[in-house]
Amino acid sequence: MRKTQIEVLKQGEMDAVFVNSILSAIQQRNLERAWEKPVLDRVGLIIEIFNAHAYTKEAKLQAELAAIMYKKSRLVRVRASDGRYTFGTKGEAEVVSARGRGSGGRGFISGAGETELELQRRRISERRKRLLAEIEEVRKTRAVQRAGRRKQGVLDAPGLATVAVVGYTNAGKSTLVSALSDSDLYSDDRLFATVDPRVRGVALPSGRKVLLSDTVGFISDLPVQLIEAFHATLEEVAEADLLVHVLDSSALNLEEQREAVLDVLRQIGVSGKKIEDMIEVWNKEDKEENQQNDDLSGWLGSRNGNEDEDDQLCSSKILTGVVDQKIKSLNESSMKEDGPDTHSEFKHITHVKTSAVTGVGLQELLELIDDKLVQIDKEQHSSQRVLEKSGFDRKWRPIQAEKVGIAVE
Ligand SMILES: Nc1nc2c(ncn2[C@@H]2O[C@H](COP(=O)(O)OP(=O)(O)OP(=O)(O)O)[C@@H](O)[C@H]2O)c(=O)[nH]1
Ligand SMILES: [Mg+2]
Repeated sequence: MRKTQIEVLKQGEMDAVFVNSILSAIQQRNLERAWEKPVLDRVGLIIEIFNAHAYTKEAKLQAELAAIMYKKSRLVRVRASDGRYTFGTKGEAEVVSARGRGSGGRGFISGAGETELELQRRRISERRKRLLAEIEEVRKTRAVQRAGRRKQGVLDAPGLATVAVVGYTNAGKSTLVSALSDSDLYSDDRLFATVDPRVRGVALPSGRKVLLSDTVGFISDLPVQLIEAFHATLEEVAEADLLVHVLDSSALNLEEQREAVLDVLRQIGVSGKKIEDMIEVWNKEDKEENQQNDDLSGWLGSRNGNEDEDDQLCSSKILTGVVDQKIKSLNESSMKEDGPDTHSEFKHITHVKTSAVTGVGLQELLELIDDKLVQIDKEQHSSQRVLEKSGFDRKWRPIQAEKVGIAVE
């Protein structure tokens, strides 16, 4: 870190210091020493929040995997003030475990055994393996459930399609899914209120039933550890028939949020066609346009990418792992002032303005989902027909030797 700015909110009550950049393990250790408080960088904070909001077994497994992978990357030895190498957050002296004594190192006498660092690394690797195996089980169960839903769809023609509601964290996804499905999903004005995908049945204006799936919120530069750990959950999104992208139209860094979501979708393997077919929902239209966005999500997104020039530091009170404190950026001047509709490049995207709170635009959104699914069905049928036709052709035509690379004498 070169230049740093520190904003300390309610220092007396502060349990941890949050730094909005990705710190190296050494930087983190030095700051913890200087401030005598745990320091969380961007990745650590996000993992902390995921952990706090994980209620189902699946979400807990995924959050733990992300946490241990993060912990592994933080395992360092540093030289303490007395010149000795120390280890651990409080700087405990390095210890030697019984494992490997006599067999490790170079011979019996010089065998250093296993250092605390190695021991921790081994424990993490073992735990990681177990977690991955358990997550794989979850993934399989999800695949079976999805197949079951599809099968049910075939029986209940015209089909039980899945519509995944995606978007930046705090955009209003859960509120929207609740409003559309007359059910109550947990929503809150905090980051990552939802970390488990929840599926709700909704009847469209045509009478067709679909499954709406509320998903985990995305964020700029979603840490790789989280994408990997939450693969099973994110698979729901990649496998959905249609995506509905919810945007908080009052967010000042709206373009950045949109891009961050598109980036994550690409990273998890969503096809370009599915992204093109996506419906955009410009939510929170009841809120005053371009109002100051004091959400932590906005702050995180807006500062993103400036770490080199001006590492932004701020603090947050962490209560039982949940960030309840809103953090304000020192300067939000770089925020865009335009609303979503002023960006001509996105004008071609099917969109609807909604308020999940007042209900404005919800009927229109359901109609759009209906229309899009009809369009997708048609496209699928026609590509199916093309496939069947080409299958028929292949059946009856003799193989042309030159096409399959057979040498002809
Ligand atoms: N004014 C207004 N507030 C909304 C609207 N939709 C959602 N909110 C509020 O925005 C906050 C976040 O809503 P959530 O539904 O939890 O957002 P989310 O996208 O599910 O968030 P994560 O699960 O954290 O990704 C809550 O305080 C909601 O009450 C809206 O249309 N208008
Ligand atoms: Mg949610």
